[in-house]
Amino acid sequence: KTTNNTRPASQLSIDYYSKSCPQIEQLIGWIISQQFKEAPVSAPATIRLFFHDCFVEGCDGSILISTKPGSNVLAEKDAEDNKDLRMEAFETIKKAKSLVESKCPGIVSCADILAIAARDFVHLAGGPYYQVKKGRWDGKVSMASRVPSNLPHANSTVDQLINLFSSKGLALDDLVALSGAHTIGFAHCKHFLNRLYDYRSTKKPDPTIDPRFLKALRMSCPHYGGNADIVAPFDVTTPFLFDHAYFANLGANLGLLASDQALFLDPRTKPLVQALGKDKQRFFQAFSVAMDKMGSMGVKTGSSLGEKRNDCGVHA
Ligand code: HEM
Ligand SMILES: [Ca+2]
Ligand SMILES: [Ca+2]
Repeated sequence: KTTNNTRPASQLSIDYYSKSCPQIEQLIGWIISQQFKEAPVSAPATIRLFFHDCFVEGCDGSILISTKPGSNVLAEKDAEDNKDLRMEAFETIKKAKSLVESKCPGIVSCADILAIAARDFVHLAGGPYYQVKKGRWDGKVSMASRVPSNLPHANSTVDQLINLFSSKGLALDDLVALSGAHTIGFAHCKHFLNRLYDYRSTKKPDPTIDPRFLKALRMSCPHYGGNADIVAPFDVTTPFLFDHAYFANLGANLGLLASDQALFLDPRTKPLVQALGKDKQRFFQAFSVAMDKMGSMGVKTGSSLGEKRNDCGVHA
């Protein structure tokens, strides 16, 4: 094997399982298309699960670990910021793992299954198909306490987003492209309620929300006493289709979270938001590149750094 000194060689490769489990992508693909038919919300849920995995301890399946019964150390999935990850996403990975284990026992990591599942859902929802590099091992650490500082929040400023993403090796372009995942899926009212009623303690709504959109959101999400389970779509135009409408919406003041709308309001990110809003192919290209980058973050390779789990929810 040769190493390339000018560029850090990716530890991952597209054909990692070509000898040990050649049918891996078909096996997972079959589960994902079935799951997409039965429960379409699994698509946004799993794409988000992958993001939350990669940002905490790298893409290593640490998000999939369940807290040990009786333990007072909570696993990542029980952190406050992960409470609204949908169970459909965990179910999807569980089903895929179980089929993969039946054909290739002890070979494929949960982290790789999650990366492939996220890609398959992007594609099934109408988004790009890109190759997924494989070879991730599962992580040995999953601690709720590591979560808050490593994930962005609905009210994060563009400065905070840029800093967080760049601390992970992701550039401004990646931040904007990856945010385009909000072209599908939903958010609970609590994440944008302050924008509707009391923006920055002004007792007034966020002046940057389109007035009709504001009215509609207020109907779904009352200031007080609303049902905590109510959600609103990120993309009011095509909430189930993975397209570039999210970016055009931001230009029309139809961003759902403050952090979404902020990408249009900040001069550093606005030009790219506008470009992607006009050019679906460019979004798809940028998204594919950024998912590959995100998917390579903090990966563990080899048994000294990682593990191969039998059950994705339990350390090996
Ligand atoms: C840029 C900073 C980001 C912030 C502040 C953010 C924040 C959020 C919040 C608050 C929700 C709503 C959760 C809920 O109420 O259930 C959400 C959902 C979602 N996020 Fe993000 N997110 C960001 C980036 C990303 C990235 C990079 C991806 C993937 C590449 C992503 C994918 C998703 C998806 C698909 C959903 C919908 C989940 C569902 O419907 O189940 N987000 N995000
Ligand atoms: Ca992780
Ligand atoms: Ca859409």
